[in-house]
Amino acid sequence: MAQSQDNVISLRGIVNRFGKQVLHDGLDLDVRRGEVIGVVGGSGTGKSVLMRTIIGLNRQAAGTISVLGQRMDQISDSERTKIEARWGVLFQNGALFSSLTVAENVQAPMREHTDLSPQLMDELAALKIRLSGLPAEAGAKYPSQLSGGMKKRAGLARALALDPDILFLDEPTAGLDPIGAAEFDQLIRNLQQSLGLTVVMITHDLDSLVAICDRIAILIDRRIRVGTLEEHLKDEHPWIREYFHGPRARAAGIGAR
Ligand SMILES: Nc1ncnc2c1ncn2[C@@H]1O[C@H](COP(=O)(O)OP(=O)(O)OP(=O)(O)O)[C@@H](O)[C@H]1O
Repeated sequence: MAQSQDNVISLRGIVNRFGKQVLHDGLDLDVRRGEVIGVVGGSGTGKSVLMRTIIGLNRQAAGTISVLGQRMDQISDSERTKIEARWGVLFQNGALFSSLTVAENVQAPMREHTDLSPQLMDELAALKIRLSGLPAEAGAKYPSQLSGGMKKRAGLARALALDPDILFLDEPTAGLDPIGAAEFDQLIRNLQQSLGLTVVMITHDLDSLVAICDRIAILIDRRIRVGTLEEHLKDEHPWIREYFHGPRARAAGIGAR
């Protein structure tokens, strides 16, 4: 398969297995520059493992990964560090450092990847905190003092710390009430458009898929099927039919499209 310049991520022939359990068996995926791509699939199909594989926290058994035009297995450690600075990750539980304030959490990637002055880091952290929809005073708080929704926003602020090109989100709206989830979706969409981000978002949330995803990648039968919602609606695979035509889909207004 050809790899276009406009693909910020290209996976070819990815195999992931744990013991006898084969999660991905020759999976291909291209993520286009500037799109929001939703990753869905049944429980245990390896959505999180796939994200961890792309960002190098899990080593695939076979296959290749290219990010921003670089083959991740063919670059030096210092080139890898540079690429890592161009993506931000919001993990499912926020993964904030509990002993650091929100501002210090946001500054953690800056300390790791830059030599900015403390004053500049303070100003940048305040900016990212505001961008993520948190009040300025949240910067001085510790994660334990924040609500679930605020923790997600703090995690988002940290993911944006280095002005990334790519944002990885693992179930960003899980645990939020419907209004909080819709607000978070809108925030992601606004940031994606204003900052020109490419977003890879694992989600179970059909509302999010409809609201903000340009394309949807479905993990199924150990591979991936990518398309628009309209294209998936025509897919006859039983899991996909059930997913997009079931009661939850109707509640999200999908049947009406
Ligand atoms: N490091 C590991 N060692 C062994 N097994 C693992 C490891 N990481 C993940 N798994 C297994 O791989 C499977 C897929 O895990 P993963 O968390 O990616 O699923 P998921 O699609 O994100 O599921 P969910 O929607 O339930 O969050 C699970 O059965 C999990 O137990």
